[in-house]
Amino acid sequence: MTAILSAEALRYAFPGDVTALDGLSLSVAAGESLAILGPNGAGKSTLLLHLNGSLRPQGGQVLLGGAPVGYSRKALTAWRRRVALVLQDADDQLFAATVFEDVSFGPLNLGLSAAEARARVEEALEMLSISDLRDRPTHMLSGGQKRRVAIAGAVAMRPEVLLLDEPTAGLDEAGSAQLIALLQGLMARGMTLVFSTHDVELACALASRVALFRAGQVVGQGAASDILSDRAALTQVGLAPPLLYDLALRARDLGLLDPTAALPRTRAAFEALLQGWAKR
Ligand SMILES: Nc1ncnc2c1ncn2[C@@H]1O[C@H](COP(=O)(O)OP(=O)(O)OP(=O)(O)O)[C@@H](O)[C@H]1O
Repeated sequence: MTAILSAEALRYAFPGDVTALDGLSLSVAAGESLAILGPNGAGKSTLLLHLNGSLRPQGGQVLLGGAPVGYSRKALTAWRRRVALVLQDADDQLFAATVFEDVSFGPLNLGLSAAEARARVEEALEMLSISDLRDRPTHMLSGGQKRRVAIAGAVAMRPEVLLLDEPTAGLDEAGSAQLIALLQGLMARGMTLVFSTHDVELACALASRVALFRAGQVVGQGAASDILSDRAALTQVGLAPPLLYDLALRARDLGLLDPTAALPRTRAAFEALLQGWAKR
């Protein structure tokens, strides 16, 4: 595995001696979609803030493309061009008057020509399906629209890695489904994603790999299909398998499903299983 971004033995405590990262190590491979999965307070947001240099570790180090990162202004600017972070609350991220201006901010700051910046903005708006919102005031958008504008602003930088903190938090079912489809589209274009969540269904829909977090440490990691169907591993972080896996595991326990058969990850795959059982 070629690590594009990695954390080695990171330690970080907030004032008051609140340990957020407790010797945490993790690598991100190019082209993968990594879910940082764990309960509230496990250290997920703190890790993401370290992965784009917004926080500096008190112990350990972050490596980008295999080399330790620097924290000078110049080094941080170069780093954030390659690794973009989308915050959980879009209101913390959006500040320009209109959607177009907001998404333009990053590309213009890169020193690109107006024409090149515009092309990148158009592309990002298109990728997030918000071209029609381009002239709208950012403060008059819905939560889901704001989230997409914030992601477009990050995508317009053409980063190598996109970090997303709880990308579907606060969205309704339709808004979540739409955002998941858009993020799947970014993955299909080869974007490397790292996202934090406590939602096993989101991890199931979007992750190729999952790292389980608890108390500032990684307590398990592996292919999404392995981790998300591992009841014991999920239980140690207070979670249970996603619904489809849970039902399929139950079917396996009842002898309905061959123990070596792959578990269904989508509704369509589960439906195919049901059709097979109906024919028996
Ligand atoms: N600004 C802060 N000041 C003090 N303590 C903080 C601060 N931010 C986070 N913490 C603490 O650090 C620990 C890790 O928090 P973090 O936000 O990284 O967890 P998380 O896994 O992202 O949680 P959530 O799912 O609730 O967003 C928690 O104990 C939290 O209370």
